[in-house]
Amino acid sequence: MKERQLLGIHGLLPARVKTMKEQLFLCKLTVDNYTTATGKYLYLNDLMQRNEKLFYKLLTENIEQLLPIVYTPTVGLVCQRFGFLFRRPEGIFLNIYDKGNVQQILKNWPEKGVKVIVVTDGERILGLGDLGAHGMGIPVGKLSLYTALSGINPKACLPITLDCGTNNETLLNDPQYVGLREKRIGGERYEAFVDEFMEACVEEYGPNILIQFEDFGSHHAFKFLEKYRHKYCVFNDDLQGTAAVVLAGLMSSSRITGKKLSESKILFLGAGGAANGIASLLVMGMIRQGVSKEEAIGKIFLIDADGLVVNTRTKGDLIGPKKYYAKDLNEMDDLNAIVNNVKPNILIGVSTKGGAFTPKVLKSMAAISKRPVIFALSNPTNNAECTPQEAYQHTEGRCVYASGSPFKEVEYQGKTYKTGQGNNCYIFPGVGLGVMLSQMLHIPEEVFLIAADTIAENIKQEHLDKGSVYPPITDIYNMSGLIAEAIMKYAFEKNLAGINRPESIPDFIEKHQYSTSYEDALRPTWEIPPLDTKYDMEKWDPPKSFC
Ligand SMILES: O=C([O-])CC(=O)C(=O)O
Ligand SMILES: [Mg+2]
Repeated sequence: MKERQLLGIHGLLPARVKTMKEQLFLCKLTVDNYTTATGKYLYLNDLMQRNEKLFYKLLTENIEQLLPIVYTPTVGLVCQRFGFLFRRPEGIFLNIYDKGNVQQILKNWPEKGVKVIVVTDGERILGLGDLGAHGMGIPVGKLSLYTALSGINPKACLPITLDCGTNNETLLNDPQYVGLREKRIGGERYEAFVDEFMEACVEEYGPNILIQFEDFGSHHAFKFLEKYRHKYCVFNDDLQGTAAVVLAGLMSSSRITGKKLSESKILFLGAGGAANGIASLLVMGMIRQGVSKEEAIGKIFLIDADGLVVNTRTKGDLIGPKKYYAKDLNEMDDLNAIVNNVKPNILIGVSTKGGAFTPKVLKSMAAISKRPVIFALSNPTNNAECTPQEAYQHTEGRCVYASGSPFKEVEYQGKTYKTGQGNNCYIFPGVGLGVMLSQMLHIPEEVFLIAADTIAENIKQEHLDKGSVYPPITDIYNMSGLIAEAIMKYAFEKNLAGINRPESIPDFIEKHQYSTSYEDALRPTWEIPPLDTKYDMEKWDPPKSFC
């Protein structure tokens, strides 16, 4: 009542003041009443705008049920229909004609204490391809998970879409398309625009601003990561986040198969960003187990649209990082023939080709090893290379399975399996929290090994017994705290932190996490120094240590 009077809204609401618990009950009832996933998404999106705390409380209390609505796979559907569904600003659209004015436009965002940005250019949205400006659903969804899965204050999160056109003809001809109606502008003009964007973010929010690249085309994903990783606080979720979650899943698979990663042969269907990102972290993981870099690379095989990546290709190219994994083998393009030739014990799908792991391929995997590992990681659900049901059925229930999108429980020969979701949502919220709170200026690759180790260490036998190589979704919030703690420790040890070491790292993390309680409405988030000076990156002297 006091709040209503202070805000001058007394009388605009009926007399009864409801508790959050009562409100949550109604919200849950309402969301359950919608019969379509998109309907549920729109209701939740509306709730987020209307009552942020209630939205996040509902989401965190029902994370297993609602994650597939605010995130993969429904978010993919929303992006595909974004032109119909767009209602109100939820992030910033910067189009290539804004070049020269990017910082000015960032100032239009009403929140000033931005700490984390997720940016896409919409060129490779999930496994759905180029959705141009309609990719905005992805940064919005990812950032809502930063809050729901690691407790970063939503006011600190800014979703951004760089609209440089689209090569998607269907969208270009769609009257409902809301982006720039022209072909993608690439080359130097595009890169200069992204450069300006990065500089503007630092100018506006300071050198610690954490920038997560999401769903760029794989060529640009690699290029920008290499270009910016030593200059800005940046990571690429599809390369590094996905890699970490796969490494974690493979480390726990070893507990089932009895085969170390460094003793494995790994075949990837797909040779784009995700495949190469995963492969390079797996190499680091294998080196830790005592093999040389060359040996580790020798255990990884890639297949692209033109077949197995081999040194003497007549069909297909060897451009980009996939060339490191090219083998001295004959050209082959049939997956089953490749499986029988290479004889991998781990098969990873990052191809966007739904159903590509056919019964024949799965049976071949089962003939090669006692416990074949099958990860069907392409998103959303329809793009999964095989379902858990198919995987168990065609491997006589012997496989270790994970998917990128969520699947319901499956039954095989009287046993119920709840397979794990090898999705980067296990990684990026905790990495973001740890990096942000320790005020690192750059994100070394070790951070992703730390995140993978933290997940792997927390997988219990009971999860493995149920068929999952990941902890349950309901544990992610706690996992994120543990990942953040491990990253902060690393940052202090390596003198990468921009703050003094707090007495207790877990208490420090907890103190800075978002609270969904109404009573905590006035709880400060964290101190944000006034940015009245311009940062000159050339002259910036990174703090060695304040410890
Ligand atoms: O968004 C997801 O579910 C995982 C991801 O980064 C992608 O598929 O691009
Ligand atoms: Mg992604």
